[in-house]
Amino acid sequence: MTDTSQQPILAGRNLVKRYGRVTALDHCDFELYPGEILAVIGDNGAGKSSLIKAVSGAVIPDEGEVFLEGKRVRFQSPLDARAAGIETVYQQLAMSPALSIADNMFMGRELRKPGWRGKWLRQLDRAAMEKFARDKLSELGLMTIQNINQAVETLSGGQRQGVAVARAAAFGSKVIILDEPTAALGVKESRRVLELILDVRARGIPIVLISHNMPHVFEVADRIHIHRLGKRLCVIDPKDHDMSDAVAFMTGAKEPESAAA
Ligand SMILES: Nc1ncnc2c1ncn2[C@@H]1O[C@H](COP(=O)(O)OP(=O)(O)OP(=O)(O)O)[C@@H](O)[C@H]1O
Repeated sequence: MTDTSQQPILAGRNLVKRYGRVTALDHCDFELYPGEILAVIGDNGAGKSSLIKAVSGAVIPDEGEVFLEGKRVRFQSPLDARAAGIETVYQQLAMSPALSIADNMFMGRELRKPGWRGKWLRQLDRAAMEKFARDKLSELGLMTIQNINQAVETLSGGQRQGVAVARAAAFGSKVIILDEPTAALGVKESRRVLELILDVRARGIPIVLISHNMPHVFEVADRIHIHRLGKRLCVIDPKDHDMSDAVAFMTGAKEPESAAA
């Protein structure tokens, strides 16, 4: 499915990130290709989060380069990365529980009323925001959420992830990064989120999926980036390897054949 002859949409080269004496990223490379779901797996502390943070502006790497659509980027903050089209959905979602679904979708980019009311009085165009939120959620098949004005704190974990992913998909993102999206969810909710991930890919948006859940990874990923000791050990095709191989590579119990590296 993934065409690796294309230019990567997001890439990291030789990334290094040190925290004191800990080297979280040790000359790490990374590539995400158009239209794919790339899973990033690795043992605890292997440096997966550090990698994702380095390519999404949440940390500034000590060394190395990040490229978006082939152009070197130097994100100083997650806002820079977001403005460039990289949306990251963390497990601890950046949402305001007391606000409605619609408000949460627009956080920081609210629509103002047209004309002087919006420009000078800063009045929000609630009707337009609600319509947009409703349209986006239904496009992604998330209309099990009945009321767009419902507070996010009344939603289930899966629905919250859904709103966060819909938000990311709604604002013309080029890349969506999901950090452990199913970790806190039950079986049914996880299923919905996995379907949503596939829907987002079907809409042409590539996804980076960090997960410890091997069945989920093997179910949806086109390629699997295996991270060990701060760097990419290899990338495998889930069709060529099974879960026990992946775990063995991850933990060092087995070495990948060099062809896959
Ligand atoms: N802010 C920080 N300050 C100090 N050390 C850090 C910091 N963030 C990460 N580290 C260290 O860097 C290493 C890599 O951590 P990172 O969170 O990137 O790994 P991970 O693969 O995402 O782990 P997990 O699967 O447990 O979330 C670890 O040794 C961690 O303790």
